[in-house]
Amino acid sequence: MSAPLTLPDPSAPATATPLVRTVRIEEPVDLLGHVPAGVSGAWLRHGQGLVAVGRAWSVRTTGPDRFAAASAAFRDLASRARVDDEVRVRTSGLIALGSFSYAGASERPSTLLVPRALLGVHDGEAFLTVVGIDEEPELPASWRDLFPSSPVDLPAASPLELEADHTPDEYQALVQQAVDEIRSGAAEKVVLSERTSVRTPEPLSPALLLTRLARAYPSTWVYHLEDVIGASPEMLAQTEDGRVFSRVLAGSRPAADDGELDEADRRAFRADRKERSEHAYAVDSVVERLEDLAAEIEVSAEPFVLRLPGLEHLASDVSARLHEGVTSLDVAARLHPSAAVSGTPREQADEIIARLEPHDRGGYAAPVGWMDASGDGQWAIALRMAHLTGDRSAVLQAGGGLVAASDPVSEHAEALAKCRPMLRSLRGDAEA
Ligand SMILES: C=C(O[C@H]1C=CC=C(C(=O)O)[C@@H]1O)C(=O)O
Repeated sequence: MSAPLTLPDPSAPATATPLVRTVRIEEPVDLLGHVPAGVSGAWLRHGQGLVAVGRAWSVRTTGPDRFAAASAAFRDLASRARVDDEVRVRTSGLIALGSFSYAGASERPSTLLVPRALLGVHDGEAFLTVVGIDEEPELPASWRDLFPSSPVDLPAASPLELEADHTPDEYQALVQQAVDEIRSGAAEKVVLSERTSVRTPEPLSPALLLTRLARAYPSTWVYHLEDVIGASPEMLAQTEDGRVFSRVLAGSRPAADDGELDEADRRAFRADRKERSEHAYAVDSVVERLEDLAAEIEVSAEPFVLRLPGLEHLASDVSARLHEGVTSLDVAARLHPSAAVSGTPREQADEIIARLEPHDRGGYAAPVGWMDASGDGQWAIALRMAHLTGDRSAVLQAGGGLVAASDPVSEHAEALAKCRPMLRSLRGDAEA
């Protein structure tokens, strides 16, 4: 295995002292109306969260110890921080946004980044955080100077050009191969995914994509940092006041975009043996690994159905009391990759994935989120996402869990359905 590599931002020496100032914004702020064109990161849910501009400090890490190396660098920075925070809510003060890579062998570095400025809304309270490294951060005359209005949404332009890595037949053959390996005992569950390259007629605007995603999928965790952007329904590790929460999703079926659900249908979904086994592997993987870091683990008695536009998932909530000193990133590192995105057993599943998927997963299916100076934070799994690869190009990635009873045709349809949120936001229309 390669040694972990830590690449601090050259502009931030190891002795860098962050000077952080958070001030209250007295007027109500519509956060989604202030995602500026130059947004450097974001974390949004139910109209709240954080929008970032600029970069005060960052660390990039690679290798199997990428989480620990990034965590140590941020802890070191935070130990020198001088914070003047008049708001003192969960997301005020010194905050790092982060995006990790799926595999230790990935060429794509993982990043923790402290923005120059953050516009935040938490429980209806709005605030502005500014950060200087070794110098007092400058407060703008108005928060709007740093966070002008979001770009104006334009009507849908000409259609996107799409190209999947495989034809439908090829992808279904890969699914069949994974299912055959599962049936022969190589693994119990494997999560396979497909990439779709997209070319857009207009230059891509992360700000526009974020506001569209956050408006259309308000219950998901909408994220952006570096090259990743998306709307994840799955929370890997959220910590607060010594407790950890994780929402495990596995088992899916297509659903209507709106309208009432048929209760009988929903009961059948919850009772489906194949979906339940796929779900159970994911829950077990989280509970087993959480045992190293937490006590008093509680799991939803029965999976519930989480409804998203166009798709439903079986979901279980897991919560526990964290052992002293364990951070949100420690939990994310321990749980990643859960069997919702890799499989069971993990090593065998990851070996099959590396063999059947032609490309490095990059940031797909890896932790994305934020952390404060105490280590509390939220790390979602980067699903329903795209890698922004150029001015007019992005690569979408989505997949699904396979067990012995999986059917290649429906698995292919499921992977396509999971691309819809990104496709819709790229198109800027309701059709996908
Ligand atoms: C792997 C993905 O979804 C995971 C999360 C929810 C449901 C899943 C499933 O039913 O297969 C997957 O485990 C993806 O969105 O690319």
